[in-house]
Amino acid sequence: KRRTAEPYKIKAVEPLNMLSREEREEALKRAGYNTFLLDSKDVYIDLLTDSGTSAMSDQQWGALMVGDEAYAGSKSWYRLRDAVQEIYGYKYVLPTHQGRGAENLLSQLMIKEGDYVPGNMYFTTTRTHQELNGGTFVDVIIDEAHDPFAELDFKGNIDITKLQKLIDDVGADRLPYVCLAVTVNMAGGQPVSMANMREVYELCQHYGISVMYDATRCVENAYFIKEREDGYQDKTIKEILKEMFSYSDGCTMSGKKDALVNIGGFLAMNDEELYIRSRELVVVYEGMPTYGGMAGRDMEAMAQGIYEAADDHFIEHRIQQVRYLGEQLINAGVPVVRPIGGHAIYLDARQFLPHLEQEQFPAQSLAAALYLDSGVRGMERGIVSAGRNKETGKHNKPKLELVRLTIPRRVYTNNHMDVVADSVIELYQKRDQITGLQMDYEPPTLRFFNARFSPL
Ligand SMILES: CC1=C(O)/C(=C\N=C(/Cc2ccccc2)C(=O)O)C(COP(=O)(O)O)=CN1
Repeated sequence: KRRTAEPYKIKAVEPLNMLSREEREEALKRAGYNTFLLDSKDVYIDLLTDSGTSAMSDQQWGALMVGDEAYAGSKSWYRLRDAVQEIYGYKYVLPTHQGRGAENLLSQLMIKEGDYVPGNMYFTTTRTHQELNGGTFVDVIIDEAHDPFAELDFKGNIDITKLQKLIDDVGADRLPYVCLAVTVNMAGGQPVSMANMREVYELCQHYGISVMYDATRCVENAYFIKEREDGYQDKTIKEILKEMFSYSDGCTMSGKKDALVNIGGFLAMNDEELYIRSRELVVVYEGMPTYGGMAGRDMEAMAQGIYEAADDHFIEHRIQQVRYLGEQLINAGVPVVRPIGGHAIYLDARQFLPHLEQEQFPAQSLAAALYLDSGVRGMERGIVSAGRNKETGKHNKPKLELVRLTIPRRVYTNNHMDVVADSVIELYQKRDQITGLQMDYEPPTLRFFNARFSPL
């Protein structure tokens, strides 16, 4: 099979800073051994997140110059609306400054005190907005999603039995909508099958329950359907996306991922009454229904990015690059979440560092050790991110104690992936030398952003 390359060439470059080990040690101490607190200038290969870190195309940069900054009725707004209608298929669109802007609007519009919001595993901001509006998140993902080594094609699927049980237990009128994330970030970027989306939608329509997608990484999801689900091999990504969204009533979207922009998002829906109510609310939180927290130039860039992200060549390379890194680690025996997800490699810090108790923060320790070794920045997705139980005040102790190596879109080459792989593999070979951490400062909420640690 002939080897392939990026479906783009480089037009501008951003020189990278290369610190010495001593300089990295200093930077790490200044950051309290928390990779979130590292300064970008001190990071060599930044795999903290794929959110807002994509490279824009020359078409997107060019679109900035024609942004229409009219306060109302902006030309750029119509371009964004048309892009969403064409690629996502929804009737109505509300622009927002980013994904959680849309989550705020949706949660306020649809959730009332005492409601339950079932979903395929939680995401921090999504669940927070649901809870702020009196809702209780209920995890209805299949059991295997919580097992880092269960190899399934569609590990993000909803367990229909769990969803049916919740409907029977609390009644359909207490379920304003099902929040179906495509892909599932916290399970390791795992996709949902088209069959499961169809089945969830049919069940919910029967009970009059809406289905709202978290479409943040929907293009990765579409690629996995094309690759793994019968009947989709010959479909284009655009065709698969259209069918995916036909099994929902609307979506929240973080443009910072699959719309290839550094800021932006939207809330979309088919129900006119919900649209009219959301149009009033967007004025309170995001601006006008025709700019929603973005400048005209941002809407132009996002419209163009929506089309580019749905390109078959773009997403094939994106997925293959994540796989290229993951396979090197798997071949070296490094414990990573399987199957390899759509946007990141998740190191299993518990298997990587079995000599550390979870209270010694294995994932945080591994992320710090990785940065010290090579200047590569990952994100802790374990006990620190899980926070404390509101009632007992004790640490929530998640089964998944992971370090996420998140690959930005169109930014790094496979040579960078090789540098990351070499560093992780060498750490794995010396893993018994990695010590745990103690938490010296714990902020009252969302501690993973600002907590500070020191080596035990
Ligand atoms: C599935 C999903 C997401 O992954 C997502 C954002 N992800 C992020 C950014 C993030 C947010 C909070 C804590 C740490 C990192 C990611 O690093 O993974 C949002 C919010 O979108 P937003 O950032 O545009 O507000 C909604 N759904």
